[in-house]
Amino acid sequence: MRLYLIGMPGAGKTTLGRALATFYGVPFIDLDEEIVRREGRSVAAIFSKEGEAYFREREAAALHAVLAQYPKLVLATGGGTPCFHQNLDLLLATGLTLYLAVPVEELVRRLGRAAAARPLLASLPDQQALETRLRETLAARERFYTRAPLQCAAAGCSVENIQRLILHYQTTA
Ligand SMILES: Nc1ncnc2c1ncn2[C@@H]1O[C@H](COP(=O)(O)OP(=O)(O)OP(=O)(O)O)[C@@H](O)[C@H]1O
Ligand SMILES: O=C(O)C1=C[C@@H](O)[C@@H](O)[C@H](O)C1
Ligand SMILES: [Mg+2]
Repeated sequence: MRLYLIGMPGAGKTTLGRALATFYGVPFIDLDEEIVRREGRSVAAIFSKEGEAYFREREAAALHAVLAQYPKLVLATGGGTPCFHQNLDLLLATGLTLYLAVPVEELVRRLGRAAAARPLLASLPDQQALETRLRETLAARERFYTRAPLQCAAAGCSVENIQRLILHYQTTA
């Protein structure tokens, strides 16, 4: 199993990815955590000290390294991973990519105050501004996310549903 989860911040990539890796008996890797480990500092610190372009370079490098290291894995990508440096082509060519499509209203509910720790969502004055930022971000990213061969809508994003979706895909593809 080489499963890659993509989607917006708060879509559940880390939470579902961990559970799916346990189910399939393969390592779970969270790309943000991998970048933090390799760089020795937080995502927020990398963004604020070096800027986004540097982060995207390190993100692409970490993605290549992880994919080379693990023949089997479930990978939770960062929210922006598929949208930079041909990362999406690499994902599509090397494993099964699943887009967790969660509506913005639900993302706002889930992210709440935790948005402050996320560089691209930090320093927004209120929930309305967070919602606007998420809508703009999703509008720009949807053309990347929707290239995934597997897509799961919010209500269906349980571990069990995803297992069924994957099984159906594997038996019909
Ligand atoms: N299926 C779900 N139903 C309800 N809440 C969920 C679900 N999946 C995740 N959550 C909650 O939403 C929040 C965000 O989840 P998670 O950190 O897994 O998202 P993510 O896609 O990894 O986000 P990021 O891109 O910021 O790393 C967490 O508080 C988590 O408990
Ligand atoms: O949506 C994004 O662009 C990001 C999401 C996070 O997972 C981190 O990768 C970082 O904060 C950037
Ligand atoms: Mg995550």
